[in-house]
Amino acid sequence: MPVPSPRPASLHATPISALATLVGGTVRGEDVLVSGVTLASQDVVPGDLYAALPGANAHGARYAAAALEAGAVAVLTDSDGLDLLVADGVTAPTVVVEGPRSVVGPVARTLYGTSELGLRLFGVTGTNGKTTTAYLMDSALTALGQTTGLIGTVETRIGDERLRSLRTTPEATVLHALLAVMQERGVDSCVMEVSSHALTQHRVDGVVYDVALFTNLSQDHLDFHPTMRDYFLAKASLFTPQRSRRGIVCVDDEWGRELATIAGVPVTTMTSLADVEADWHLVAEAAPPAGGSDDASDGASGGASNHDPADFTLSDGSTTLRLRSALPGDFNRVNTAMAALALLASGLDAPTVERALRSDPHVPGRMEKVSLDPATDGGEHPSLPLVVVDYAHTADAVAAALKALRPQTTGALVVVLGAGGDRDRGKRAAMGRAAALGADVVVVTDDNPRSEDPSVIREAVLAGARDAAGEGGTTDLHDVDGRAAAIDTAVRVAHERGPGSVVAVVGKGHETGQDVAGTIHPFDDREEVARALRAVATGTRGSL
Ligand SMILES: CC(=O)N[C@H]1[C@@H](OP(=O)(O)OP(=O)(O)OC[C@H]2O[C@@H](n3ccc(=O)[nH]c3=O)[C@H](O)[C@@H]2O)O[C@H](CO)[C@@H](O)[C@@H]1O[C@H](C)C(=O)N[C@@H](C)C(=O)N[C@H](CCC(=O)O)C(=O)O
Ligand SMILES: Nc1ncnc2c1ncn2[C@@H]1O[C@H](COP(=O)(O)OP(=O)(O)OP(=O)(O)O)[C@@H](O)[C@H]1O
Ligand SMILES: N[C@H](CCC[C@H](N)C(=O)O)C(=O)O
Repeated sequence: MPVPSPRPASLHATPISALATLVGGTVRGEDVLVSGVTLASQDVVPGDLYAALPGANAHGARYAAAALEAGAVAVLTDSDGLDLLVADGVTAPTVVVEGPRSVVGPVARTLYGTSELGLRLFGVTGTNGKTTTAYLMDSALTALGQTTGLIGTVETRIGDERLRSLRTTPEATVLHALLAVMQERGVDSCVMEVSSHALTQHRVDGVVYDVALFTNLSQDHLDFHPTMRDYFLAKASLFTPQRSRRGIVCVDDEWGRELATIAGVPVTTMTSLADVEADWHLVAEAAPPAGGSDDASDGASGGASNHDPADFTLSDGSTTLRLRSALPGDFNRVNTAMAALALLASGLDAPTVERALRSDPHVPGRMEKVSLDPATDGGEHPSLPLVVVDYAHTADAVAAALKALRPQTTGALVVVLGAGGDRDRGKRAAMGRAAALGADVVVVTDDNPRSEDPSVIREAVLAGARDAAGEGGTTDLHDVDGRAAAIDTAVRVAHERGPGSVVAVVGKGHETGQDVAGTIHPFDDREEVARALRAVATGTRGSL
């Protein structure tokens, strides 16, 4: 898939003096016209303004010469950047402004003409559920005949054109260009994920969402945000008039409840909890009376009855929507309800929303069942374990995913997980703990180790799993070096535990590579699972 850097066909060439006035900066050198903007020297299009920003690794001014070589005609930077340009003998016309990252959005909006968007824009934030909710909405809008745009972790889509996503939320330069292209191609609605990094780093500046959604907040990214409160406040900034017109807030957690009270735009609240106040209540179909789930609040019990855990109602006391979650788990009912409320807020009526959400979305790597390749193996093998690949990479998500799979498990529930290197270290033990409390067998392995020693990461996850023993967590723990070997182990153990066993392979979901020391090795959990299933089916693969 190509990288998402399309530019609109219609350009708004603008003198840098006008941009300097817009952002409160000064011009050094002659006034020139620029027709685009980028902050990555590798992505320069001739005629661009290169925004040379200070960063954690380097100052972008270091790459200005390369950007000019590639066709940039002017530079936007701060006084430190200007010093670096002078030291490097770079004499190109330059706009100098302090805090240049914070002006890139308005500059991009001017150059790409995105101040008046002719499409409906939805922004989804929250620790977990952004991708899933965005796909549910995209699928519903498509079912209504709309041409849609999608921007998120898994991919970027403009109508039928698919582009690779480098990050969950692109930089402002890429975002405004994408929105302009979407307008040109007649996109009716765009749903995008808005990460806390993006909100902190001004990536969505200059964009006002018609509807902003907040799913939940739990520990993640504390390598980037100093505290949970900073993380929360980053998310909360989406619910201010500079960034959105109205919000839909899930108040199942305390952060959502606080957000509902401090939001600077009108918000509609939703809860799946009976004892929490909200505008809308999600009520799952009642579970059968006895012998079902051990958790009374969980409507997702197994067993034969007419009860279907996917069905639920969403009601504000006067209007009731009857909805169905296309994906398993309590949390996916919440994601579906959030999608429904966002569609209602955008002006669709209740019957239309119900109908639209009956579409069958495919959300890559989210509670995705993997079966043997039908071409090779002739379809389902009832004797093999059910294997689900999921993107749970926080303790909350691991707990939620395992809870969702428990009712489908009549044998052993086996989980394969690791934790990412160069990411929040505090979540590793918590993820191990959640795994040990939710599964019968825990296979700890590598996620994306990045620059870290994988065995050190595994040990942190295992330590959390071991600590859970005192609270009833499983002690059937395995430390397996290498993710493919871990998947083999899990599938084989589940097979040995007999029919009804389930394997959850979590953390990498849709990812197709594994980052080891900066090199991305091709790796797809779904392919590895299919291979492991085949091996078990034919009795050919390794042992514990
Ligand atoms: C912490 C973080 O998000 N950092 C991002 C930030 O880095 P930075 O400001 O420190 O930049 P830097 O690497 O020091 O480089 C300085 C400047 O030089 C430029 N440069 C650099 C090299 C070069 O050859 N040419 C060039 O022009 C860079 O574009 C940048 O403007 O700006 C860079 C340029 O866009 C991003 O690549 C970088 O993302 C890093 C790689 C990253 O991993 N980000 C992740 C954590 C992230 O953003 N994740 C969220 C999802 C979170 C979630 O799960 O919710 C996301 O939205 O994807
Ligand atoms: N509403 C939810 N509440 C709790 N956990 C959830 C919720 N939705 C999804 N999850 C879990 O979190 C994982 C990640 O979900 P999803 O990809 O939709 O979230 P995300 O916010 O986009 O994450 P990321 O930004 O890291 O991609 C899922 O695979 C699932 O295990
Ligand atoms: N957007 C998240 C994804 C984490 C996925 C997991 N596979 C990992 O590498 O930690 C991040 O960049 O932190």
